[in-house]
This record gives sequence, structure tokens and C-alpha cells, in this order.
Amino acid sequence: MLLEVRNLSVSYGNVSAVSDVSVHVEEGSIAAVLGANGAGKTSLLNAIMGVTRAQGVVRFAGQVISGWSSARRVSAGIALVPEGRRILLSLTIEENLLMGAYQRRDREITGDLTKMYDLFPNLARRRNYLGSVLSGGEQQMLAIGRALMARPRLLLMDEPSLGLSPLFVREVFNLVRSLNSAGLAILLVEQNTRMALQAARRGYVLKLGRLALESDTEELMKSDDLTKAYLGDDVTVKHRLHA
Ligand SMILES: Nc1ncnc2c1ncn2[C@@H]1O[C@H](COP(=O)(O)OP(=O)(O)OP(=O)(O)O)[C@@H](O)[C@H]1O
Repeated sequence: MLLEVRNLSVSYGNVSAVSDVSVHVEEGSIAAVLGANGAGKTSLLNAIMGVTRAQGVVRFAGQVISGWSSARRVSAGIALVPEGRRILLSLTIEENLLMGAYQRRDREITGDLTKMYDLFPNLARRRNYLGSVLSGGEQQMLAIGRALMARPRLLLMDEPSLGLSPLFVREVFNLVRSLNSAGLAILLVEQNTRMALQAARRGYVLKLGRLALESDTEELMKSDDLTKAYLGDDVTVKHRLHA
């Protein structure tokens, strides 16, 4: 098992955002975390990355990393594509990409930059332009490229398709699939439930900070438990999930 999260809890003062949640991601697989706004999905990813304080045990590649700084977790092979992309608009596209490699001391950074430009030709053409020239979809690609520059074994992705046009949503999911085919494990938080379940092997549904359901995605898609666990009997959601 590449990532094992056991009994993780996150609180902000008196607000409990995540309670006693356990998830796992197998080497080379995709797992999806689903749930309504405020269910605790971002808090869970941030806790795994070490940017939010949490209780519980996080084990990565056989080591307990719960006490580690986020920088050390990056070096160990975890990278986060944060909610809202968070690229630096006043830096160039290339500088944004290089930020993802800030922990690395090896000599292959330039080669990896070339790989990113092969993967994202739109970024290559404008490598010396400021991040602010990019569309939302292109900024998402840059955020993913920046995370890949850390050479992760596990990529944590926080709502990568949020706010994007249908064309870019498809592009994001195609990219998720091809990165995974190349061996990268991915923990994917998504509002686009249907596409996330199609891409992932295992699915987790959070509700009010607690794990409401977990199963292989094939089972989840067949059963009504998903809609029940998700938001009760909301008919529009049911329609959206099974459409
Ligand atoms: N920095 C913070 N301080 C206080 N409360 C917070 C903070 N961040 C999140 N929360 C609260 O914790 C709960 C879980 O939030 P979180 O962002 O993890 O959920 P989410 O499922 O990612 O939601 P969204 O899809 O809206 O981002 C919510 O009740 C939220 O209001």
C-alpha cells in the first residue's frame, strides 16, 4: 500500500472538519474522494500533505510521516495540486514550474522541464510570459505541471476540474488517466462525481467530515448507496450521478 491514512481528524478551533477518517491508495492506482461542499475533502488532502495540522496516522511507502513537515513529504514523493490552482500570477510560467522542483538537488530538472513542455504545448509557447496570461484551464495545467516537477509517486488533486469548460474538464481527466497509466498514484477530490468514479478504482464519500461510504468504484456506480450517502434523497443529484 502506498498511502494509508488511519483515523485522521482535523479541527479548526471548535470546528471539526474531518473526524476519524481512514483512506488508502494502492501503488499506481487512483482513489476518489467525493462529498458536498464543506464535507472535509480539502482538509483531508491538506492534512496528508502536512499543510494542515491533524491527528491520526499517515503512512506513506511504509513510513509513518504524520509528524513530518510538508517539505519532507514532498521530498518523500507526495505532491499537491491545490484547490483553486494557486499559481503565482506575477511569475513566469517557467518560474511557476520550477517552483515545483524547489526541493530537488538533482541534475535532471531541466530535462523534466522539457517533458512538461512536451506534455503541455500551450505552456511551452508562453514559457516566458507571466502566469496571468493563462486561461483558467491552462492555469490548471500549470498547477498540475508544477506538482509533477516534484517527481511525485502520489499526486493529491483538489478539484482539478472545478470551474473549467467541458473541453478542459475532459482534458484534465484524460491527463489524470495518462499520468496514472505511467505509474503515478492519484488521490482525487472531485465535484464531478461521475467522471471521478469512472477514472478511479476506489471511492470514498465524506459527509460532514465523516466517512459515509467506501467501496470499489464499480460497486459504487451500480448501487443506490452512493446517492443516499452523498446527499440523502436529492433527486437532482441522483440524476446527475447516474446520467
Ligand atoms: N481555515 C479554516 N478555519 C475554520 N474552518 C474551516 C477552515 N477550513 C475549512 N473549514 C471548515 O471545515 C469544514 C470542511 O471544509 P473543507 O474545505 O475541508 O471541505 P471541502 O469538502 O473541501 O469543501 P469545499 O468543496 O467547499 O472546499 C467546513 O465546515 C469549513 O467551513
